[in-house]
Amino acid sequence: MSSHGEPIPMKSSRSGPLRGTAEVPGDKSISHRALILGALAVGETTITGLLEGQDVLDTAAAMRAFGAEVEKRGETWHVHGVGVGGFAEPDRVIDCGNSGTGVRLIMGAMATTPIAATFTGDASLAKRPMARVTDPLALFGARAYGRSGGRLPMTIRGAEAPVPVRYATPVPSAQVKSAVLLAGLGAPGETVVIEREATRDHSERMLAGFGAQVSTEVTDEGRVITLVGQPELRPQSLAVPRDPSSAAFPVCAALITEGSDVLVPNIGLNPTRAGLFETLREMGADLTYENEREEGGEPAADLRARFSPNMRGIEVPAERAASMIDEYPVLSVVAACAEGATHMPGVRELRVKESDRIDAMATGLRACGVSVEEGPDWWTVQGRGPGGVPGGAMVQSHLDHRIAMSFLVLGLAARAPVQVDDGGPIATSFPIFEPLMAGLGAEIVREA
Ligand SMILES: O=C(O)C1=C[C@@H](OP(=O)(O)O)[C@@H](O)[C@H](O)C1
Ligand SMILES: C=C(OP(=O)(O)O)C(=O)O
Repeated sequence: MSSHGEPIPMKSSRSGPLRGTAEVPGDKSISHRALILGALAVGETTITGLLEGQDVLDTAAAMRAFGAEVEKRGETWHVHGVGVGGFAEPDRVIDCGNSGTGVRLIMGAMATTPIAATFTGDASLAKRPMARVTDPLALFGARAYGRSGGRLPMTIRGAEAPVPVRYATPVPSAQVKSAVLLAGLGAPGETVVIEREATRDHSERMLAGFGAQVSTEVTDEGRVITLVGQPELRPQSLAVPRDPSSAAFPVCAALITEGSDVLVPNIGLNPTRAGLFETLREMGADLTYENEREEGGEPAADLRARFSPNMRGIEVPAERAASMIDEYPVLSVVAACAEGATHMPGVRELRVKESDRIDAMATGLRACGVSVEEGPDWWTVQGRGPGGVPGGAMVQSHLDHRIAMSFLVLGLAARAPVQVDDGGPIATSFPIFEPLMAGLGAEIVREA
């Protein structure tokens, strides 16, 4: 089942050259944060380029349920915020659909206000671990009542008298870091989060933009992020950059499809997000950065990807994992089309995403004739060389947009078509995936 409806079976077939320009939508991580911080500011924040994927629309609905006004007029989203501590108690269950980012950040944002809220999500989200967020939120004085194993549905009762927290994240997770920082907004004094490995830093950057005092120090313990609580957040005018995690799909499709030459303009290259592109270049991809510049304080460039018949497998450094965590599924597709083995260590977190992404990709790749070995926190894909993947299988997407899109990309270069049981979840992060890929000449169709 797709997250919001009947399953949508899809199929992709070997394509002629992909050519043209791929204008991918706004960044999902930044879009969630823009809505949540807009709702916590005093006055009206405007947002352009917001991703209108279901994950983000669910966060917009949640912000309304907490009392913010959120509406789209023309091409601009307007968020009338209620201020830190101003959230109202929702009179209905908050349904975050398929979105780990949505539910975890919103739990953090309400955890230091004395209100209760009940959260739920789809069958995928209901399997994902929430204790990683509710454990640190308990230190602020919030209480969580959920299903066994810390799963949704779950009610959070926000702290009556929040205290600030010092917390070292036990897993590399920007969602956990962000939940603690958002909760810290409502506590008096300094809240400190320590992360051993750098994860995406959009929350820190955006909090500073909204006028919070937030600083990051790199120490022997890792990155120490300090936030001063109870600020008055100033509304902002935000332009959301395009999503490098969505750009990954047309880029990788072009690299493996004979004769391709695709331009993906204006992609954010924040170093905490750009690990995939570095990895592809190390594999020998013909991937260039054109027109490099700064956009809204972030490095950005136009990406140009051409068919790359000489790619070779590599060992992807474990310390790079956080900067490309959502891109391993599509990297494994490129690895299948390269020569030699690609080894991907240090990726235990892939097992707790929308699906167990190592298992989902390994199973589907094997069905398509590719050898994959795996352990608890690593996997290795044996490349079949350009044009060498047999394909010809029906694979399951497990309610996971990135699994669905990755296998549809594989089908463009495989010898026989690849079918995906349900492409519905693609709408959570990349609602224009099908027309965008069709515009490049890709053979991706819905099946009756
Ligand atoms: O903070 C964010 O916006 C995200 C953090 C990552 O999750 P984790 O925090 O679980 O690593 C990533 O996988 C997700 O797509 C978006
Ligand atoms: C892991 C992802 O999202 P989330 O955790 O927000 O569901 C993703 O988009 O790949």
